[in-house]
Amino acid sequence: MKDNYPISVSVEEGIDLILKETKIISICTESVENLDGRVLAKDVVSKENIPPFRRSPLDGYAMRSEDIKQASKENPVTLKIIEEVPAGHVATKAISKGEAIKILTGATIPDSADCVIKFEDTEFDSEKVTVFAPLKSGQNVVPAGEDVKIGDIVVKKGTKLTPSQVGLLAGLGCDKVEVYKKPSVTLISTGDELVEVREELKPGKIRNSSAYNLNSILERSGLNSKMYGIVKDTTQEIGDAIKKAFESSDMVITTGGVSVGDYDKIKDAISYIGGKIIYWKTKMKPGSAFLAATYNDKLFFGLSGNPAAAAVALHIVCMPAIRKMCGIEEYQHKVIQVHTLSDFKKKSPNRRYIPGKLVIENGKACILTAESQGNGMLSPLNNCDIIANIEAGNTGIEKDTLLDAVFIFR
Ligand SMILES: Nc1nc2c(c(=O)[nH]1)N[C@H]1C(S)=C(S)[C@@H](COP(=O)(O)OP(=O)(O)OC[C@H]3O[C@@H](n4cnc5c(N)ncnc54)[C@H](O)[C@@H]3O)O[C@H]1N2
Ligand code: MOO
Repeated sequence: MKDNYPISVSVEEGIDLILKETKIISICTESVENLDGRVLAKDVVSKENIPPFRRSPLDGYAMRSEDIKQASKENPVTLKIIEEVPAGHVATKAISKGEAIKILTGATIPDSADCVIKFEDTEFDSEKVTVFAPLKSGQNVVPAGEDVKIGDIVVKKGTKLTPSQVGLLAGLGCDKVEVYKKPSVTLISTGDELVEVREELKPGKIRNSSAYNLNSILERSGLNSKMYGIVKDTTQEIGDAIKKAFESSDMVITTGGVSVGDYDKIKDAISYIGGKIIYWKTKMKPGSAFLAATYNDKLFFGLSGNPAAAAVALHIVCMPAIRKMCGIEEYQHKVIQVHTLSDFKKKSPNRRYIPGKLVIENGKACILTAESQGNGMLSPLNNCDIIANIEAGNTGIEKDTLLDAVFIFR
């Protein structure tokens, strides 16, 4: 029977096909202490000014600029200190002609003053202050709402919150905030050759490293990720494991068994449990061995057994959908251009992805890559923050070639 799903699609087509099937997770409320990295589900509009009042940025004296407009070294002006206002307090008296108020950093500037002079620029004792130069009206006055004004959209819906945004929300008194729930994901490792971390390594066996790498990527990407463990290469065992994992997860990801070998059972397992295949295989290297499907409207990804291929496919093909699922508005890749720092002589019949580190060399954004790259190797991914790509059909590139790259872990 002819397969009725697309096979071997371009990266862009693959991303689009998956995005069409991607649904955003529901909303919950989170306390301000736990907001870092969470995705805002509603615009936050400020009901308050930050700062709430006109405040002094210095320790000094608040006064009327008009009283000191003739002040100079030769003709200093002396003002009477009528009160002292520390931070957290407000003046009880109004400044009249020839008067000043001693003010401390962060204190409210009284309405009767329109400028503040720092104490180093004056001569003073407890009763009077002498000024040697004029100040402009508004000088050293921090206006109310300098940071945030009433009615400002402080953070937009769909933003993955940064530390400073968490600080701003706290400054506005938002103790509970509506965010999207973290999607949950279960990782299933398939392969008769696999053994777990603490098991003995017998001949022909290999330790399950890939699940730990992918689990860390998913946790960093804002999901609640868990590892199911190793499942043997049979359609039924894999299918049952996927079905069970979906009972407690919004998304399931498997590794291995997704190429063309006799033991590549993932496609069969998806059909066995009644899932719907979105497509099989992406035109890319590494990571071509790939299956996208849905089960009860939830996303399923079958990643390559090769650890680097699995990680690259997860970052490049799955991450836009994962970001959308998390509620992130800007879920598409952010692309930058980087120069290569070495020749790359391999041919690229399909689009080739190369992980690397963004570095600046002679003022140019460059990609620093590991010398040897292999689909089964995890070490070239160490310290990577970008993945560059070489277009299909390329027969090799020279040092200083400009390539498109996408940020990972953003
Ligand atoms: N005749 C063909 N053979 C292969 C093709 C092809 O087109 N024709 N594609 C190759 C490519 S490319 C890849 S990638 C692999 C992908 O195959 P699978 O996704 O089915 O992966 P496996 O065969 O199960 O495993 C590949 C490799 O990775 C090791 N592995 C698997 N799981 C883990 C894990 N959790 N931790 C660490 N290492 C793991 C596994 O032992 C294998 O060495 O197929 C090619 N073959
Ligand atoms: O399909 Mo493999 O995943 O290209 O390296």
